[in-house]
Amino acid sequence: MAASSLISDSKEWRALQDHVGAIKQTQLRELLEDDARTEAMVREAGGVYLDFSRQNATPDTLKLLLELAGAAGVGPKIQAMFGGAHINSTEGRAVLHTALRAPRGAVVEDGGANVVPEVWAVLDQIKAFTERVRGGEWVGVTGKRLTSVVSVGIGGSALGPLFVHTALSTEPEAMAQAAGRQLSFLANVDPVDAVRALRGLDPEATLVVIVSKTFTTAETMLNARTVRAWLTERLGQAAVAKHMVAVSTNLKAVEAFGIDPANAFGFWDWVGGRFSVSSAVGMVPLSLHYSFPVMERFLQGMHAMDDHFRTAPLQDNLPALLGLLNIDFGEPGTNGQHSFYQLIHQGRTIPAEFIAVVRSQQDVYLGGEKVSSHEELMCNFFAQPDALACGKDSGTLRAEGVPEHLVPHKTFTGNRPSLSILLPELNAYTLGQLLSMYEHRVATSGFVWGINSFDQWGVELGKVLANKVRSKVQEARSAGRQVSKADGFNASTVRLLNRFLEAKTQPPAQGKHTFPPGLEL
Ligand SMILES: O=P(O)(O)OC[C@H]1O[C@H](O)[C@H](O)[C@@H](O)[C@@H]1O
Repeated sequence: MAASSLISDSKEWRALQDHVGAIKQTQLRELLEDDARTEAMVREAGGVYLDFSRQNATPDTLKLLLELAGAAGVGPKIQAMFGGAHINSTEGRAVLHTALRAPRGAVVEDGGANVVPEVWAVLDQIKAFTERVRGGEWVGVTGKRLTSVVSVGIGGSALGPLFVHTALSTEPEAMAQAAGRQLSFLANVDPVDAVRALRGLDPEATLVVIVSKTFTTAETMLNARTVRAWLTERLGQAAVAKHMVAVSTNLKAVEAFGIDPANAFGFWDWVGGRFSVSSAVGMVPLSLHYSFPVMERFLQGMHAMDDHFRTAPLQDNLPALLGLLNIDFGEPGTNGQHSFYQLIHQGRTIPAEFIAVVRSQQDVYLGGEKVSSHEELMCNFFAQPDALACGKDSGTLRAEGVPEHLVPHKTFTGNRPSLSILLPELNAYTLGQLLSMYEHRVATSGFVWGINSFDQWGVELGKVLANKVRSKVQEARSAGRQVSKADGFNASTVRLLNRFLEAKTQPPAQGKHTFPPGLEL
């Protein structure tokens, strides 16, 4: 296929479209009776078990999808990504987040230079710094140990680390390493979030990590100034040197903010914000909390999945298969079952994904119960995909002895696709595998559709528009006037802005700030 043409114009795409009619004739309930088909739709790599037999697909579909991947050049695009080609074409950059977890001796080149030694220089710096803080060698200005960490950052500079934090917070070894420590994240610019992140913390024992690839993101910089004021008004200006460190690619801006560049951890423009969890973005706050060795295992898990993505043939390649098969939709535990599952059972077809572990981080087995609490959760992991796939009519349910009040009035037709992923357990290593698998899955979908998964012009436009709103709000308020269409807003925004400005009868006094209850001096 020519590079410039759309994948939807290819004969492989049309072949898939022609195949849709045949798939519409199938019922998952019947497809699941075919053992050979199920066997053909299960894969395993590095202990990660992927079952996509509940997809509206047959081995023929898989063959057609793989032909589509071939036509879209997925294989060569994977190699180009790992090889440091500038596949982020709109920004003229390489896409090398995989180099962030490459082993020390590996060679990954960007523009002819091996980036791995730089990666490890920063990792060594992170290890040394986090060990000093955790060991009580690096203390706050009043001599107290820094046992609380607040990570200030947004988007890719918060979500990945927060996800890892949530997943590891109950894992026995990580938990033991985090004993006596606290980690919180401040992302949103809503002042309520600053209160939530700082409330109850002792500034003398708090270390703040400002995480921003660009060090210009408006929300993060305002939150950084807020937290700096919270620290310095209690501990004096000297607190910045001991209580604030930064993670950024823009070390000049870090210095201009007042943080010593010696206390900054760098990364590179070949790491997209949304792919930055394995850079200092995640490694600094999470190593402070869980220790560097735990987080190193996270990197090793990611690397194992990277290697699989790079080397496995597409028909056995977990992230590539996920990228060819559909979309993410989810919620932890059985929470979804008690909220939006009704929608996926009865509404428009939404492909769902179920991810579970064989061994729970924290199982509970109450005496007299039939199964342990984790097994109870797992019963749902096994049952819901079949309920979605196979459905059941009310007659059969009655015949099976289901109490009348639980028998639905309607027949559930089923035929709702899902896929199931089973991991041996959730620890730093397997979490790394899982995250890397999803990173590469997104890349694969982008490779097929011809979408650059590594730039973000829509988001950038939103940031530009927010800057305009900020300056017009300030201008209108200081001139005591309303905003108007002459300010460059449409009628809806003019009305919304004026309503907001009129309701805020007391603009904040210039040059003065107040901390809300709970954070006041
Ligand atoms: O890390 P920063 O430069 O502060 O950017 C924070 C976030 O900004 C945008 O929303 C991007 O879409 C994200 O990818 C990025 O992570």
